[in-house]
Amino acid sequence: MTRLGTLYGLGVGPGDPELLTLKAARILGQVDTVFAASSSKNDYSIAAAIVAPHLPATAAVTRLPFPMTRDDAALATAWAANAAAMAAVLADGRDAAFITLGDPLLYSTFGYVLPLLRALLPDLPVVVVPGITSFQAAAARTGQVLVESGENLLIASGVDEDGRLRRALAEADNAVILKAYRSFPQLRTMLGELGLAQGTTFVTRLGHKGEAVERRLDMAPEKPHYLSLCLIKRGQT
Ligand SMILES: C[C@@]1(CC(=O)O)C2=NC(=C\c3[nH]c(c(CCC(=O)O)c3CC(=O)O)Cc3[nH]c(c(CC(=O)O)c3CCC(=O)O)/C=C3\N/C(=C\2)[C@@H](CCC(=O)O)[C@]3(C)CC(=O)O)/[C@H]1CCC(=O)O
Ligand SMILES: C[S@@+](CC[C@H](N)C(=O)[O-])C[C@H]1O[C@@H](n2cnc3c(N)ncnc32)[C@H](O)[C@@H]1O
Repeated sequence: MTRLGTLYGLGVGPGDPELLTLKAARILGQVDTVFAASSSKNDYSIAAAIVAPHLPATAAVTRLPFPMTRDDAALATAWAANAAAMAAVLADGRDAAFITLGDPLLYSTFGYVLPLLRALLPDLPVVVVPGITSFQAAAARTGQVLVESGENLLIASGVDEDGRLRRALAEADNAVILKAYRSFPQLRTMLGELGLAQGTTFVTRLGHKGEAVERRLDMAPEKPHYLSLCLIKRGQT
């Protein structure tokens, strides 16, 4: 029986190719195949663009289309097809890297294909290489202390439809809100009502064309780009 290849889940950081780990860069140079998740709504992989300077000239990136929708049936179909495409390579004994924006275990497509692959290939060797998350890089960019001493840090999604985010923010010392693009006007109003507007920094497209940091929440765009987040520190006036 052919030995299974190894699957590497590689975090590539939020944008700046220098924020890739040495380990991820080394593995990119060694694997047989590089898979990149990309939105099936466009023809582009952000993660593939980030790793481009680190890829050997001969390496090709295979894009796996993810629908980027909340339609469960469409998601299940795409995840199954993508897992099958990866399994075919790994079952043939070839090593493969799955590259993903930021960290592969934080709001990541990798988190959806991994259990499917484990079901298809129970003995699959998997190595996950952490990536610098968007909010860590945003804190570094703005020089903001995320959390200290006995404080807690909430990591939340701005895609919130049942009031859970408001309740969590009311309790949190500090917070980061990813996916801040969606319903941003409502998010902005809520942060104002909770007394958190002054302590919020809006960061968009970090490490990409169009990068911007906005310390005044009222100056942030009504319809931000998908790559937007908020850093929130309680007690700022
Ligand atoms: C439904 C929706 C809401 C939501 O975020 O929950 C959603 N993505 C939306 C939009 C969107 N996403 C992306 C763009 C292109 C931006 C551009 O290109 O400029 C756009 C904008 C667009 O398409 O218009 C790119 C992207 N998305 C993820 C990564 C990281 C990665 O690779 O893993 C990358 C970088 C990939 C790369 O490297 O290129 C990851 C995730 N996105 C998911 C869902 C989950 C997987 C769903 C699946 O399996 O299909 C997951 C894992 C998050 C999770 O589940 O936590 C929302 C629908 C619109 C809406 O309703 O508002
Ligand atoms: C699907 S999550 C991916 C998170 C990623 N795995 C990480 O470790 O940061 C996408 C969200 O991450 C944030 N994000 C990712 N890259 C970003 C960037 N370069 N600039 C600003 N926000 C970013 C945004 O909030 C975006 O909506």
